[in-house]
Amino acid sequence: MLETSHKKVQSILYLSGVTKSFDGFKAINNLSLDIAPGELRAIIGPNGAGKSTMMDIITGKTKPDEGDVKFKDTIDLTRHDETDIANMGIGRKFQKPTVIESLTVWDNMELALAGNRGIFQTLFWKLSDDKKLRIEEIIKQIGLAEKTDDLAQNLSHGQKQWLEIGMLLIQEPEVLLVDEPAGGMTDYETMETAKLLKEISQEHSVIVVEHDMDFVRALDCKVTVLHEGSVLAEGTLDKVSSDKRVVEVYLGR
Ligand SMILES: Nc1ncnc2c1ncn2[C@@H]1O[C@H](COP(=O)(O)OP(=O)(O)OP(=O)(O)O)[C@@H](O)[C@H]1O
Repeated sequence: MLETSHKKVQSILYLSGVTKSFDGFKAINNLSLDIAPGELRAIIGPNGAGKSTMMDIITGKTKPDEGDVKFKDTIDLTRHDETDIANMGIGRKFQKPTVIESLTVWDNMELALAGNRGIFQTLFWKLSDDKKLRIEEIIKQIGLAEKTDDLAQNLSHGQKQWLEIGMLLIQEPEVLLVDEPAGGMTDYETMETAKLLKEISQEHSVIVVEHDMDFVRALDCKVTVLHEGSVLAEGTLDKVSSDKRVVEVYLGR
């Protein structure tokens, strides 16, 4: 029956028994993680817990020594490289914004949409009305409608982070991995970012690594605490915050 070929995806990302050592040190140690389609998940944990390495494994930057890393239940991500994985719809936003400062907000978006077309092709590439509309919608969603024609260099740090999120969104990823977006933001920007990511998670799965607990609280989502490369606790922020082991290794510090 049709149902089998269109079976509902259970896990957008599924990691099981994942291990990665660097010079004999297990940065990731028997890690398991299950993210549902459309889920917003926060990942917290002390420095060196393995958060970045986990993101590197999902995006194909680092190959695990052991374990399963699956996208949409069946796609084995360990068999694909970084470019393939990005093209499959797993987008990553690093901590430092990488927008092009000398271009306007609009041009940065257009360039992101052009993706890996070469510069020459991009110059002669005409945007369809649909795409223009989509860029406009996203610029509005990231709160930069009034800054559309401003150079990126004139944006605040927070606005640059939003632009970069927009540049990922225009590529229509299924999963967004976001690394410490609140770092260096004002309180207002931090809360706006939480709102934006919550909104985005209505249409995409979003995984956010963050240290700022006010921000994590505002995300109001399931939290995974990593410690020494494995999951130490998982649940609501209230639940993990009352876990003695979490307080001991992280929150109490
Ligand atoms: N390429 C590498 N070579 C050697 N050791 C590495 C490498 N990448 C990560 N590590 C080590 O693995 C451990 C986990 O690092 P990782 O950066 O994943 O932690 P993290 O939770 O992201 O920390 P932070 O919160 O400080 O960003 C650390 O002890 C780190 O020194």
